[in-house]
Amino acid sequence: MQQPATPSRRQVARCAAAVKFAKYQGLGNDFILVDNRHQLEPVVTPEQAVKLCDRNFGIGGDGVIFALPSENGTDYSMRIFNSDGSEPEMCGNGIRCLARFVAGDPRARGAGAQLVHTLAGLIQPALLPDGQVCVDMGEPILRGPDVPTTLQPTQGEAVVQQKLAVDGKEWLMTCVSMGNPHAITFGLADGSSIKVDSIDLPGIGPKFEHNPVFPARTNTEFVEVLSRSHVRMVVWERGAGATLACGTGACATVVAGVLEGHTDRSCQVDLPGGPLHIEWRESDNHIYMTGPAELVFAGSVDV
Ligand SMILES: N[C@H](CCC[C@H](N)C(=O)O)C(=O)O
Repeated sequence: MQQPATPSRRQVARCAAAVKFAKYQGLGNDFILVDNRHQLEPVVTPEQAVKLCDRNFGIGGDGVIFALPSENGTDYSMRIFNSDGSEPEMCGNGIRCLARFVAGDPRARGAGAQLVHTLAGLIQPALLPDGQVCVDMGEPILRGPDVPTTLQPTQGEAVVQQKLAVDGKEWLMTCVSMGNPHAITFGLADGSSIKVDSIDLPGIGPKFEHNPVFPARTNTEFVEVLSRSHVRMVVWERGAGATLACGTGACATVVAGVLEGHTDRSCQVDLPGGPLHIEWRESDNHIYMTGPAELVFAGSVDV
């Protein structure tokens, strides 16, 4: 029987490339981080990202995040592939992780502010002495291409409490973009409020995410108000499903909370993975998100 031809070194090289990565998590929203600053093109394709994010057959994660070469005088650029291979504009928990990863030392302290180019615009994370990261997330977008036309604001403000029928119920929605789309609900049209423990995320999340009213799909946040400065939130993420935390979602939640009159501009958002502090600063209209970002392990993987 003829033996199979031995693949040449070039053929083997084309078959698999070893990619160094670091696994980080921000309140349990976990990512595979890759230092890709040597070239513009991500070294992992969206299809490969899906495999790497698989929690049984891969490393496991909610997405793959790349530090890319700087653009327009920034320190670096960021891109992210969700675990379904789609590419969102921004990731709040992810940029906190990337800021510490790029700082070079998972125990990096107080390394000052970085300026990051993202599809959502310029974002400024700053490492704090206590190991947390405070991120200037820029301004919320209250009307934009990813805010549903039927839910577009009427008087220049965010659409507040528009009704949306999903799963036989009429939900009161406010849509806010952080560069990526978010649909936030505090309750139903019948006046009943949300109890996050009663939300069946796998059952209802996809019915919002893939609802035709959302031109770019959507992340959906279900919010329970504990006080004007404290809410609980669970999230069904676009392209990732139920995650333990969503940074952009927490920012959008506070904007919606202020616009609907539920919360103050400085608010703690409790997620299943832990709390984030969010401030929608009146002086500059920017949103500031503060929370942790931790290294889990580093490694190398063939893609
Ligand atoms: N799934 C999101 C991207 C990740 C956002 C989230 N993990 C965060 O921390 O902001 C989207 O498709 O818009």
